[in-house]
Amino acid sequence: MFPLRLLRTARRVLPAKSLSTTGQLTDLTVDNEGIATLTLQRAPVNSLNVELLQELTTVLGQVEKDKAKGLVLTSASPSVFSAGLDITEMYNPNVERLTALWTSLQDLWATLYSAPYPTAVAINGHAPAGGCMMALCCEYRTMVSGRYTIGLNETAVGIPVPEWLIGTMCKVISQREAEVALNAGLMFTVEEALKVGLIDETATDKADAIEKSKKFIKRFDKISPIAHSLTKQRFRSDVLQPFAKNREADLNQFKYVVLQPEVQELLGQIIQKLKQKKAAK
Ligand SMILES: CC/C=C\C/C=C\C/C=C\CC/C=C/CC(=O)SCCNC(=O)CCNC(=O)[C@H](O)C(C)(C)COP(=O)(O)OP(=O)(O)OC[C@H]1O[C@@H](n2cnc3c(N)ncnc32)[C@H](O)[C@@H]1OP(=O)(O)O
Repeated sequence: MFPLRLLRTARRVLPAKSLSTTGQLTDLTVDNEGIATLTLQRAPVNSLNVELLQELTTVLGQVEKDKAKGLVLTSASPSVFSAGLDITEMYNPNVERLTALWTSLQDLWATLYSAPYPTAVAINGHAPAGGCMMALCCEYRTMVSGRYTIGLNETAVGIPVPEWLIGTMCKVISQREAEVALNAGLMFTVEEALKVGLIDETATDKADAIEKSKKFIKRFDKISPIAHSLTKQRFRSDVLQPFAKNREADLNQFKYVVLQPEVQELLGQIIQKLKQKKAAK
């Protein structure tokens, strides 16, 4: 049984910045209405390595402990929300580190997906794979208009999408749209994402996206935290419960898949392509 995470007392409205912390890879600020903004700041593209994944989970724990009114997730990059898992962590990996990578990703997903406070994301750039995963965990998605893409392209990088991530996607867009996109690793433009419901609204820029995200959080001002958190977790329990039972098998499958020679070859080609792209800029 997935442990229920309830906010048992009212959320506090804290003075501006009273919870603010700046880790190496993230920045957390709290405004004077008690809304926390967590900014990814692992340059250049917020790729998720073990350290960033662990720091994010720790900071989310802090947001919960300090009873912020809600959370807005965003990125410090001008064009990338997050490039997903750090591909270099999966290429020719040290197996202990690969285990830590997947375990940390599982922890982040479970913590963000079951967060007892309202969550929104201001997607201010590209959001492939793990970037899309973080956005899907939030209750509301605003994306800055532009030539950005969002989606779960795991199959395109040789990685099968785990059941818990399929379940997360199917809670947001229709199963049909999800199946077509995930089987082929398709990415959505901002307009396409809006049309299928992968994002809730577009924004003109990051400030607008954050403002819209905060407006969503304020919808809960008059809602009891226990009523909100329990209802949210009931909606999500059919994805959370099986995940909690299958964590070990999920980890073993991930390691098995990533260590396959053909997946290693594909990851090597992707790293090479990214390098060539940069050289051509
Ligand atoms: C049952 C379980 C079994 C199996 C389960 C397996 C998997 C589970 C699946 C899902 C769970 C969630 C996790 C999913 C896996 C992933 O996340 S895989 C990562 C997929 N990501 C991508 O394919 C994105 C690749 N990057 C890009 O497309 C572009 O970089 C991007 C559009 C994001 C930005 O473009 P741009 O602004 O032009 O920047 P550059 O391309 O020039 O890149 C700048 C530098 O950043 C480096 N880089 C880019 N992406 C990554 C990355 N993902 N990891 C590491 N490094 C990256 C790039 O090489 C440049 O580096 P340099 O400056 O040259 O050193």
